[in-house]
Amino acid sequence: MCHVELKNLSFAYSDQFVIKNLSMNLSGGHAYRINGKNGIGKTTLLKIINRDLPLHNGSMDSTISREEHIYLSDQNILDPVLSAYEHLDFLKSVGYVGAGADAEFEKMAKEMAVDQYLQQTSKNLSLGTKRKITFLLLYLQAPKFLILDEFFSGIDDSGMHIISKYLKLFVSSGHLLVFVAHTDPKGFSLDYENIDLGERNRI
Ligand SMILES: Nc1ncnc2c1ncn2[C@@H]1O[C@H](COP(=O)(O)OP(=O)(O)OP(=O)(O)O)[C@@H](O)[C@H]1O
Repeated sequence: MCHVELKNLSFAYSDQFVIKNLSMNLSGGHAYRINGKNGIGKTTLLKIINRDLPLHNGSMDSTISREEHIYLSDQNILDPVLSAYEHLDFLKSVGYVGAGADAEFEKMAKEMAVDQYLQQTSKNLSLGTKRKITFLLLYLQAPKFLILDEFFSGIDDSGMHIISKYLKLFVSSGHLLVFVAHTDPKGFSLDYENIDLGERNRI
């Protein structure tokens, strides 16, 4: 089972500490929601866990390799001039998804009611449609660790219902999900553990 352990973690931007002496254990087969007020350090923590920012003190032990992580924020990562199918073709060409992923992709797209948009360039798609297609493209890459930072805003209730179905499957397969969401995503039916950063991270 995968596992990430943070021990006495500290991180500062210049000389301003954002995270100090933070310890936590994250285990595969579980979903964790990181909570706390604006500016407390949620995104910073997720970037450290994703190894995009260094630790300034403390340690992080993980059984999950960086290639098995997927980090999604509220920033669009789709190429504006490519369609969903062209993104899928690219992922197949570099071996990030299997050659036979089309059927699963189309099945999931239909469930999320975005199947009619798969041939359109992404710059013409709505925010929620882009988020759903992004989720499909990343889910098909079979990550072991999903880190979602405010990714759910803009997705409608029925889309969230389907996404939570896939996230449940993901977690029940022993994988690890960590997310930040300011508002309770409607239609989200996944069990998760709350981690209050304000309580644990007393700077
Ligand atoms: N690149 C940066 N350089 C300097 N300071 C930064 C940088 N990024 C974030 N900060 C500061 O670090 C603190 C924590 O920011 P962070 O984005 O992690 O908070 P957050 O809890 O995710 O906030 P929010 O809920 O508003 O998204 C804030 O005071 C922020 O201004």
